[in-house]
Amino acid sequence: MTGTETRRGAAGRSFLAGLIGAGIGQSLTPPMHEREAARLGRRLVYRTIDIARLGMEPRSVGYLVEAAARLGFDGLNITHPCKRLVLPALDGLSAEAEALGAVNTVVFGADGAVGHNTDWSGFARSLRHELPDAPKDRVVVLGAGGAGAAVAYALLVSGVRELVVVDVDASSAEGLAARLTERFPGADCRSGAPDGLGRALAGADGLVHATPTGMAHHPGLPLDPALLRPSLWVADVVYRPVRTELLREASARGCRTLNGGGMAVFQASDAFGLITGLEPGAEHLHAHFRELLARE
Ligand SMILES: NC(=O)c1ccc[n+]([C@@H]2O[C@H](COP(=O)([O-])OP(=O)(O)OC[C@H]3O[C@@H](n4cnc5c(N)ncnc54)[C@H](O)[C@@H]3O)[C@@H](O)[C@H]2O)c1
Ligand SMILES: O=C(O)[C@]1(O)C[C@@H](O)[C@@H](O)[C@H](O)C1
Repeated sequence: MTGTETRRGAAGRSFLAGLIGAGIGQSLTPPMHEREAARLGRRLVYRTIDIARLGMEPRSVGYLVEAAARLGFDGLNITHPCKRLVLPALDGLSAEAEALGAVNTVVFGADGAVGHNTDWSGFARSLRHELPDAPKDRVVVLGAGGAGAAVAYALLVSGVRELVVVDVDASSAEGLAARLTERFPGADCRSGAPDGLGRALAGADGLVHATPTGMAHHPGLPLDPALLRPSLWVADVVYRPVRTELLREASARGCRTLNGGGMAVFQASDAFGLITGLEPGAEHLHAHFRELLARE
């Protein structure tokens, strides 16, 4: 997007957006969007549509997307457990959302409801922003769910040549490695079992953790910290808390680290641009994020 506002973001227009998912009451994405719109002198109302609180099944996301379009929403974010389930309700997909088979942003416009994925671009931007000079030839991704798939895609787009995906669920890791191999035939993408994590990490430049371990309601470490050596950079996608037990252990062992806050901010930044047609200021979104965290 350029500095010029598109028609979607034409002066005077206000915006209506929402987040559909389960257990999203504490999400910082709604206030990030609202604050950034206010900073730009615009009105944006962003609502959480929590299927758990509404007593709805995850598959009802299709019904909710259709209702949001009829009610005049400009766009939506979609989160766990609906990122894949939403696909049949959409009229089109960006190339990346199609490749990932997952959508976290829906834009309503002349082409109907179009799905995008800003999780992958959010992680790619965060990595570029915070670890621009880190070696990225060989990387291990721990967790082959929605976040792991987005991160793996971002890493391969960013030039990673060897990627190992590890998950307790072998079929998830194998499936993701196979899809990535098809999409990035020039790269070496493999799956690995958790008991082979030490071997995979021994030859790696970096590790990205993409399981829910370390979240406030799911504390702990996803691996034996003795596997972390100073030359390995360690990224976590978990951002509640921002400083996870894994990142604390990694820093203590001399590793460079990247927390999940950058991914959270940049996915919101990219979604905000798509939904409103306005150009967000990434540094301002970072500031909103820091202020919101400090309030807690
Ligand atoms: N920072 C961000 O912007 C951002 C964006 C999306 C998701 N997330 C976070 O990413 C995390 C994962 O979310 P998700 O949607 O991918 O979840 P998911 O349930 O889709 O996938 C999690 C995967 O991790 C695997 N797993 C669980 N424990 C494991 C372990 N100890 N070792 C190996 N594999 C293990 C599971 O089998 C599953 O495949 C959550 O904490 C979520 O909040 C952050
Ligand atoms: O911040 C959150 O709560 C999110 O749910 C995180 C991640 O799932 C994003 O893809 C969503 O857009 C927002």
